[in-house]
Formats: sequence, C-alpha cells, structure tokens
Amino acid sequence: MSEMLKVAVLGARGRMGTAAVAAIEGAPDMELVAALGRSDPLDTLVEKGAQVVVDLTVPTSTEANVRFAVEHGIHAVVGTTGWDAARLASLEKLLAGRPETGVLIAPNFALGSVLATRFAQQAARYFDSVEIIELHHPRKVDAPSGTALRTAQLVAKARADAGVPAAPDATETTLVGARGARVSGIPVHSVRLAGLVAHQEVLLGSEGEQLTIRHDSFNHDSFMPGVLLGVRTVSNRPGLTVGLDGYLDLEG
Ligand SMILES: NC(=O)C1=CN([C@@H]2O[C@H](COP(=O)(O)OP(=O)(O)OC[C@H]3O[C@@H](n4cnc5c(N)ncnc54)[C@H](OP(=O)(O)O)[C@@H]3O)[C@@H](O)[C@H]2O)C=CC1
Ligand SMILES: O=C(O)C1=N[C@H](C(=O)O)C[C@H](O)C1
Repeated sequence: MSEMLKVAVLGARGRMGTAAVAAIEGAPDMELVAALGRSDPLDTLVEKGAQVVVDLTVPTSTEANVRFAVEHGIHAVVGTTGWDAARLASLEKLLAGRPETGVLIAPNFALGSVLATRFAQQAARYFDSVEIIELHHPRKVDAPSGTALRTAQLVAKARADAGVPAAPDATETTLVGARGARVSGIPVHSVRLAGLVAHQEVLLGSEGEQLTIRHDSFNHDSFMPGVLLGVRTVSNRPGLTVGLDGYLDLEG
C-alpha cells in the first residue's frame, strides 16, 4: 500500500478551512497532520512532517504562510485571495531557489467556475462588450473577488490577442462607482448579499444578442474536489501554477 500524503490546513476554522479539514479527513490517501488557526505557530507544519499545506486564510496572512512553506520544502495549495502580480513575482523568485517545491494558487477550486472562466476566454473576442458581475456572501473580506480579477485579466488578454478593442463606453457617470471597477479595462461589479455563497456572471453583448456565462457555488463542498485534486497533484508540478486549469486537461 502506498504511503498516506501528510496534509496540513491553515485557516482550519474558517468557512473553507472547515470544509477542507473534513474533505482531507475523508480522503483515503491523505492524513491530516495539522489544522491550524491564526494563533498557531507555523513551526507545527515542520514538526508534524506536513508534505502539503492548504492555505485558506486571509489576504494579509497568505503570503507569509506560503513563503514559510516553500522555505521548508513543503508544497502549497492556496485558495486565499490577494495574490497580485508583485506577490506572484516575488514567490516565483523564491521558488527558483527551491526547484523541487510546487505551489498552486487557485482563485477558484470549483470545476464549474474554472470551466466558466475558460468559456468566457473563448467567447471574449466575438462580442462588442463584456462586463463581469460577481455576487458573494456579505462576510467576504475582499472585493472584487479573486475569481473576477482573474476572469477579467484572461478575458482582456483574449480580446487583446485577437486584436479586439475595448468596448467604447461613453457613459457619463453622475456617481462614482456606478459603472463598477475596471480590471484590465473590463468593468467588474461586486454584489454582497445575505443568502449568497459564491456566484459570477460574465455578460457578453453585441447588437441584438447577449450571452451570459454564469456559475454558482451553493455551498463550500463545491470547492473540495478541486482542493483534493490540488493536494494530489502539487508535488508533481514544481514551481508556480496559477489557476486550477493548469492541472486539468481542458483542451479538446
Ligand atoms: N479558491 C477558492 O475556491 C475559494 C477561495 N476562498 C478564499 O479563501 C479565503 C478564506 O475564505 P473563508 O474561508 O470564507 O474565510 P473565513 O474568514 O471563514 O476563514 C479564514 C480563516 O483564516 C484564519 N486565519 C487568518 N490568518 C491566519 C493565519 N495566519 N494562519 C492560520 N489561519 C489564519 C482565520 O482565523 P481568525 O478567525 O482567527 O482570524 C479564519 O478562521 C478567502 O481569501 C476567500 O476569498 C473562499 C472560497 C473558495
Ligand atoms: O470568499 C469567497 O467566498 C470566495 N472567494 C474566492 C474569490 O474571491 O474568488 C472564490 C469564490 O468566489 C468564493
């Protein structure tokens, strides 16, 4: 019988962390060796022999957590938001000195969300206009969502690669924010509403037609197959991977 994979969770008492702890405990090939909160020392990861750490914390904590893991040769699967270009570049530099260590930064672990973003990328070049609406529970700490940021960046790149100009927007706003925030030129609108979990719509429009690509996560279990896929794969993918699509075969 092959060895159990020793896995630790950071942010273990949060919404995502609680679901991840249960998923890892239920996985036949994994052993949960640590479930840590904000006040627990990171040294526990080393003491417990963690091979993979799952970071589901907060944007202000995640970078230090991941750097600690990489410095100690522990692979990291990261769902926490807040990984901007500067943080990613700095992490890549660190990983260059640790060529055997893998890090997955996944803005969204839900398979449907990953597919929705891919479909939006494919559709982006064919429409005059594109806007993104992300809708989440009101206790979410950040806006816009990490998923919306990545979707907007990928959609903008797909349009630029195809030579499609940004949609003209002559609207004069009488209130700041009325047209959302611009991410790589794409308008992104954030809704925070009691009762919601995690949802996103990419609206694509041309004269006389509209395509809406919508994904809904109705609970946190929806993210767990992606978390487990990340944990099982990360040690075979040294270096930095951004997006769970990097671990999936979405071609064809
Ligand atoms: N990639 C994906 O598919 C998904 C990503 N997310 C992202 O995951 C992150 C967590 O979301 P969610 O679970 O809803 O948030 P929660 O606020 O429910 O949980 C965050 C937890 O992290 C803990 N924490 C904070 N700092 C540290 C630290 N340094 N070490 C260990 N634990 C720490 C908090 O503890 P305390 O309460 O003591 O501060 C809290 O329990 C967010 O960035 C969110 O956007 C969410 C859903 C899906
Ligand atoms: O905080 C959340 O809930 C979520 N965060 C991630 C994000 O910001 O995109 C993933 C998902 O949308 C849920």
